[in-house]
Amino acid sequence: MIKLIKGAEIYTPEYIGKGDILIIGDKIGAVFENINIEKIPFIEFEQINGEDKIAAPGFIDSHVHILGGGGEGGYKTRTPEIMLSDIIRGGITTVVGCLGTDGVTRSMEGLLAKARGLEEEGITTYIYTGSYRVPVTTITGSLMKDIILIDKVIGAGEIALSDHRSSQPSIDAVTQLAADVRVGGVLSGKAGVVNFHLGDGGRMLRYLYEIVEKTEIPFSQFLPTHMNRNIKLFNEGIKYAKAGGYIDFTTSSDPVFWEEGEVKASKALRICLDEGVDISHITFTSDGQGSLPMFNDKKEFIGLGIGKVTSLYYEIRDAVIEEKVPFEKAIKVITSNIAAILKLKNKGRIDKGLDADIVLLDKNSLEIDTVISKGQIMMKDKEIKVRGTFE
Ligand SMILES: CC(C)C[C@H](NC(=O)C[C@H](N)C(=O)O)C(=O)O
Ligand SMILES: [Zn+2]
Ligand SMILES: [Zn+2]
Repeated sequence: MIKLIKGAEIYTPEYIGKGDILIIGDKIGAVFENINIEKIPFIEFEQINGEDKIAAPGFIDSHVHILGGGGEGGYKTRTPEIMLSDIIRGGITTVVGCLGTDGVTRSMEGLLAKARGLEEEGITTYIYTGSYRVPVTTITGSLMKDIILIDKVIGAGEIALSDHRSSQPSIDAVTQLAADVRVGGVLSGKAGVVNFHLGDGGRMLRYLYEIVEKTEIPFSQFLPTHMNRNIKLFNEGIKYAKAGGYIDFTTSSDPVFWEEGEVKASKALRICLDEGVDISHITFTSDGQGSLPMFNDKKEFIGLGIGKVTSLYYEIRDAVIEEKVPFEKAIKVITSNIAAILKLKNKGRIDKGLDADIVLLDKNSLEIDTVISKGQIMMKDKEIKVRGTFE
């Protein structure tokens, strides 16, 4: 099927002006200021009006508990698995699924099946092998085999550091894990990134600095998330990013967390830019369907929220509208930056030959209007067009 988006303001994510995007099947066929194909005899195509719209690459959320997560307050606090409609409403066309605290009642096999289900429903999915704990839970019994033999596995995560819920791994165990993920990635042409969960503990990024100092493993092997969860960790993250590391901010939150010192993701981006952090080292993820548990200072569970994938773009919009971050810059943290870090070759940009993952935003309100995933219209004029199997 051929589709032609006419007259949109195109952000590849770099702004290239007003133009047209030709979609052929599941790929972008051409991006040009003026594409006319109606004169081709017998051609059949669907025209999409891009006037007063911004065209951006489909959003990438690389940390979503697609199978559900939680459990930190007992069985009843296990969160539900994600539904396709939430992902589409968030403008998200690529998701990386992960397990969290509970790697026992949530299995890697279940995570892979859910990722395959979402792929069948029309979006692109990948997964991290593992959960909070080291040694990691795998599918094949070997971390390297998971990465080398299972196409959807692109790395390990979310591996907990500096958190009372971690397995309290030794530096050697974490180094071994990073080495296995790196070589698994090298042997399969994948990024082989370790997505680390940073908790509120005082050790913060100490292990990552030590691994880079003592071994041949580079900073680019790690993507530490929740780096905005408290001000101490946030400030450490700025230094870490300036030293060459990548930092990921969680967009799901609750005003209670902001009172307790969490840095709202949109503000975190603005402060990083003011501090001279290279924006290509910054990403956002939603922690969608993950639990947002609250513990008192005696580490007793006192309450729990659920992460929302729709927060991913809300925080970008807040960064642009409230924090005055230029759209062209802000949008990179959920498109080209994360695609480069995770080596998702066909993702994160609007370019000839790449997957036809495109979001159209209302130029004035910056609200999501249309979502196209692999050439299929999932939402149009703010209306969901493709429902999940049971929605
Ligand atoms: C960043 C904070 C607010 C949320 C964060 N969420 C997870 O790590 C996922 C969660 N534990 C799960 O397994 O579903 C946390 O718990 O620290
Ligand atoms: Zn986490
Ligand atoms: Zn998480």
